Amino acid sequence: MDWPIKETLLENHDNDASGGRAFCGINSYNIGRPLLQMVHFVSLIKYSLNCLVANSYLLVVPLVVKIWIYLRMAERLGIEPGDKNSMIDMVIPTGAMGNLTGGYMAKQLGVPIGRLCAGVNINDITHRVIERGEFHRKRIQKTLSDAINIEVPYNFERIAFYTTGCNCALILEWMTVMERTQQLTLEKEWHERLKLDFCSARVTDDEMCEALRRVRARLNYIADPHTAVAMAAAMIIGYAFTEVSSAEEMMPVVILATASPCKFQEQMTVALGQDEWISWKEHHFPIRAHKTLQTREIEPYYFLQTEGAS
Ligand SMILES: N[C@@H](CCOP(=O)(O)O)C(=O)O
Repeated sequence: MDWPIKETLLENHDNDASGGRAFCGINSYNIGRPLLQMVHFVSLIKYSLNCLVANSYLLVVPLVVKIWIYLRMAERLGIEPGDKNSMIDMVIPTGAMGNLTGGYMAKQLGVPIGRLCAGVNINDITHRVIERGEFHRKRIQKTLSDAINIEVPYNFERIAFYTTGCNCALILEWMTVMERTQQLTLEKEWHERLKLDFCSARVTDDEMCEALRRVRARLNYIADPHTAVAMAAAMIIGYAFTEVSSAEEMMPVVILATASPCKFQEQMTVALGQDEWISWKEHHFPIRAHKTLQTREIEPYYFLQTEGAS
């Protein structure tokens, strides 16, 4: 029953110029395997019991990932796990708010996460609701970080649920207003409550490309466009690359990488140039994704709309 875990752990990274860094090895009993097993079985149980609101179980993964990230950071920074005086902030590439919600759930469970910061592109409804309390639908615009082009993030409902102390009646009222008018403006009280836990920044394509180049030059790390949105957002919010002389001066922040450059040939080429893309593809392209590239594409199916059918 745990074949997906074995599949995940068996990935061969020998050709990967990252130096063979995988999530964890098949035989290693580090946190990776039990963690994946836990997520997998919890998902299976929830799925088979069919006792959850549609697709809520998908949030189990983002939730557990945030707990894992916190524990890894605490370990690296020498923080006592659970120490409320050493909060860790997170900047998250944000589209449908799934990862943001996972982070919020972890925080609700008591994980000492400080600010949850959403990095969004110019499709910025998440930024507008966090900064101004305006959850107003706007027409989508094309960007280079296109899988986070979201008009209305469906997970906002879940964030609002926790922000209001699980006030089902109020959330139903809000979502009804949203459905009817495509606009929901939060009252001052609720907006202020939201701002206690969240912050955000809106990032243009130019800023995203600039962040990608900067991180490449500074850290020798090649991010995907979504992660680069979060990196640019982090800089806008005020997290900077600076040398610190003591732990007290540190402002620990995690920037989540949620995608892979392998999905973004065109965008990576725009940001870094053709040579850089070719070099990345040669040395870092994930092996399994490579196999997908070589697989024959399935012919499209065509559907005809019958007149009068809805
Ligand atoms: N899944 C995205 C990341 C952001 O999505 P969200 O639903 O967690 O806001 C990606 O492909 O990078």
